[in-house]
Amino acid sequence: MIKLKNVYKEYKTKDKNIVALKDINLNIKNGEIYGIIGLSGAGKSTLIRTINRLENVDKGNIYINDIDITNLNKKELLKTRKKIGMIFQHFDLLSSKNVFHNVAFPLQIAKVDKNEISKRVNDLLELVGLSDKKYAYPSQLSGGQKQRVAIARALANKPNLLLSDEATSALDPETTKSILELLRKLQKTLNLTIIMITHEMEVVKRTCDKVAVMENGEIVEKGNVDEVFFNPKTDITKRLIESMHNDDIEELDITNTENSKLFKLTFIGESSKKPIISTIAKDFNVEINILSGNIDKLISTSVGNLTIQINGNQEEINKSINFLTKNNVKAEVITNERDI
Ligand SMILES: Nc1ncnc2c1ncn2[C@@H]1O[C@H](COP(=O)(O)OP(=O)(O)OP(=O)(O)O)[C@@H](O)[C@H]1O
Repeated sequence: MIKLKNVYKEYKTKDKNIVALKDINLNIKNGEIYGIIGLSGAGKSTLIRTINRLENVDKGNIYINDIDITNLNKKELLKTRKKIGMIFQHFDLLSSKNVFHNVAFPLQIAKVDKNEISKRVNDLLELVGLSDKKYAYPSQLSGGQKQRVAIARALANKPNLLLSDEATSALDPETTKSILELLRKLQKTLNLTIIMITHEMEVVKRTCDKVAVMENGEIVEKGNVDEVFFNPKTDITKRLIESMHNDDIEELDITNTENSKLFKLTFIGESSKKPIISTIAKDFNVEINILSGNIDKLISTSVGNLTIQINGNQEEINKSINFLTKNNVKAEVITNERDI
């Protein structure tokens, strides 16, 4: 279990002090894949770097399996760090060493026996699907292959925690997908805990069990990914979710009038499979236009969004909305500046 308690961190520069982390509280269970999302400058990198003490905190405590790492001496810190792997956006491989030696490097530093190094590197390369690139150099690899080498290297010392700092941000969507699938596979086979920071909700959606949303150095929202997708509470979370979809309702040039209202419907799990829209059209005196829709397939369930226009008198529209709510569909009126 990883526990951050009232963590505070300030960068002191010549002309000003920047508060990067304000009163951060976070509990991450063993075996979870925990996403930390936010826009640029929110404090994500600083936060993840405090967990292996690449950054020190000014106030607060960070516990890894009940040990407060903010108080460790150098020797104890090195021992703890060995059990934490880290991967980065730009892979950070050694260009003068081939794949085998990049992965072997942390084991050589840890003075592991030569035969053991050879066995472990070969096993790791097989695990990340790169056995055939053992003698290739980083310059001969694609971005996705480089990240696979970096992942193998991060796992060389058999860590139980993997920190991922925007590991897929430099990759195309297909390669991103395959790296995220690999991380989930590794989490299962090695029983890893993974903390991943990202600015893309797509990464959270595809990989994470839990998520914390950061803004201006604070965690403004956190919870199970399905709950956060179904019921985002803050504007920043809504914006991050909406940025995955391409449905800009403003562009549709439709306004709310007395007998016509725009709604955003959100469905979760089983309710997304029921023929709810056709039931409303049949049972109430309303007409429905479907304007846009999408379904996000999360790790635990699916969350769907539908933008619809309901035409009818106010009473019939209200009845339709009551029916939706009773069927666990969240319905929100979309207001438009030009509404009458
Ligand atoms: N070494 C540093 N010295 C001074 N200020 C820093 C330093 N590192 C980060 N900051 C500042 O701290 C704040 C948080 O930065 P951080 O890199 O943690 O955010 P982030 O969410 O990871 O953003 P990005 O995705 O752009 O890296 C920002 O205002 C940043 O300018």
